[in-house]
Amino acid sequence: MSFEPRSLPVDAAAHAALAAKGLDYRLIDPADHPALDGWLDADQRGFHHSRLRDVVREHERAVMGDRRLHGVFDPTIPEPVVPVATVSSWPSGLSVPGGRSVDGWAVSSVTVSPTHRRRGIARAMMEGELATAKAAGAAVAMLTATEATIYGRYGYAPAAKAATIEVDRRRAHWIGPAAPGRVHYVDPASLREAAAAISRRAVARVPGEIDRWPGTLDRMLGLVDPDSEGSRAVRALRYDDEHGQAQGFATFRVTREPNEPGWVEFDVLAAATDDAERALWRVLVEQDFVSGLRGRLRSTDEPLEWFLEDPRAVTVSEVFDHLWVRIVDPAAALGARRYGAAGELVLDIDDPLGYSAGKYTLLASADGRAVVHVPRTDGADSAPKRERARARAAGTESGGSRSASRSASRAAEPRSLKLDVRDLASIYLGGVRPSVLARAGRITASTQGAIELADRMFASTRTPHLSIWF
Ligand SMILES: CC(=O)SCCNC(=O)CCNC(=O)[C@H](O)C(C)(C)COP(=O)(O)OP(=O)(O)OC[C@H]1O[C@@H](n2cnc3c(N)ncnc32)[C@H](O)[C@@H]1OP(=O)(O)O
Repeated sequence: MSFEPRSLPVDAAAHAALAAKGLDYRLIDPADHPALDGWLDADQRGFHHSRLRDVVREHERAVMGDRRLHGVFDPTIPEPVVPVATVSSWPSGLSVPGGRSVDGWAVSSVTVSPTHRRRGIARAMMEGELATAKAAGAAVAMLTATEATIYGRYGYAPAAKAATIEVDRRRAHWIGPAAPGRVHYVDPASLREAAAAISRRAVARVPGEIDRWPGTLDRMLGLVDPDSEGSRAVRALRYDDEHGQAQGFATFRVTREPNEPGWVEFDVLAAATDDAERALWRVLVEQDFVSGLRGRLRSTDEPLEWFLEDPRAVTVSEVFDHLWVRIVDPAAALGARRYGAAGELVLDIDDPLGYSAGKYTLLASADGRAVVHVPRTDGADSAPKRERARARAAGTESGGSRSASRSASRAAEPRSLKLDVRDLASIYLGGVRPSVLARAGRITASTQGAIELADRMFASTRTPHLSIWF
């Protein structure tokens, strides 16, 4: 999605809601450094971070210059240049099953000063962001959350989990196959270009990952504040395949007390191939003079334990909801991913905020492609002729199999589900089976067999996962 983040006006409803409270909701011009610095200071304070050092402020100015920044200003406070609330957003791809990407709207930096909390400021900003996401042409909005109780009311729901993985070095005896290429230590700065190219390919392989921006790669490589203690500790590994092509990288640091073995704390393992993933894991876990390795924001479905003789060397903990998704355009969102099985499914979506409400017919062919019938707003039945729909389900448009055609045409009525927009977000990437949400009493089948079909259709080959905060 090509989009200039400040080309859309401030959302009028959010502006009016905040103006009624005596507050001014406006966009920050990143070229206006005093305004941008006030916004950055409010954002830091809102997340209980320290004041920015100059070198980090420079970095933040550059990163935020590419985003849409809103501040809420209270003219009655002693330092009115510092907003009492902040939010940032930008268009970004979100990886979906089938190695594809959907147009997303990333939302971050949501803070409200404790002096102005619980007056509806966050609600105005969040509703404004949804309207802007829709106006920008995004199919989904997405965020990572400090607390799991904030965003459900706006239609967001957990869509991809992350976990902490620890490996006990003494038990980590490698039995996995060797990779054909080699892993090298490299200067983190030398990875700047390769990291962007590798990350693009690594992100595309995993549903739930979002596009990386240059600033986040610089952070991973310790280049933002290179003289700081944390940055100087960063070590970088690169995997080159048997043809000498860079296919993966990892960064880590070893923390240790004097005369004690250390702990490998690793931040990033980005692999464009399975070989790269395996080779990097091996070097990370096979270090000497360390007690173990800890990786945060890892997948709940890592292959690691299958590489080791003793799978109990690996402990998975702190599993948590990490990526939150909000579907703002069901037809575009559902049409962007690939499906695990052919079928025709009617999704009767409830959405209190209106964006996604209605009955959508999802027609997936045997090759995983789908077309989505959008409900008409005039109430007339604009459903495609059943024959055409069946042809689509059979993959005629995309080369699907005849058996899919026969099974689709056997169905007398399409199978149908009732679900809330949040449940749609949770099943969207394949992170939870619809049958689990049915058992939880959240999704109901209007037609027999609908849940089972939804389980098969929404399945993802790869477990969704997001490995960064944003
Ligand atoms: C994507 C991100 O950036 S995640 C980061 C979120 N920000 C933080 O954690 C920083 C610290 N917290 C804050 O700055 C604020 O407390 C915020 C942003 C979470 C909430 O701001 P407020 O302006 O106080 O929220 P607001 O008054 O608009 O409340 C809206 C609704 O959310 C609820 N709510 C607000 N904060 C919370 C919370 N922390 N936990 C649960 N519910 C909350 C309110 O009760 C209200 O509910 P209702 O409208 O359904 O009755």
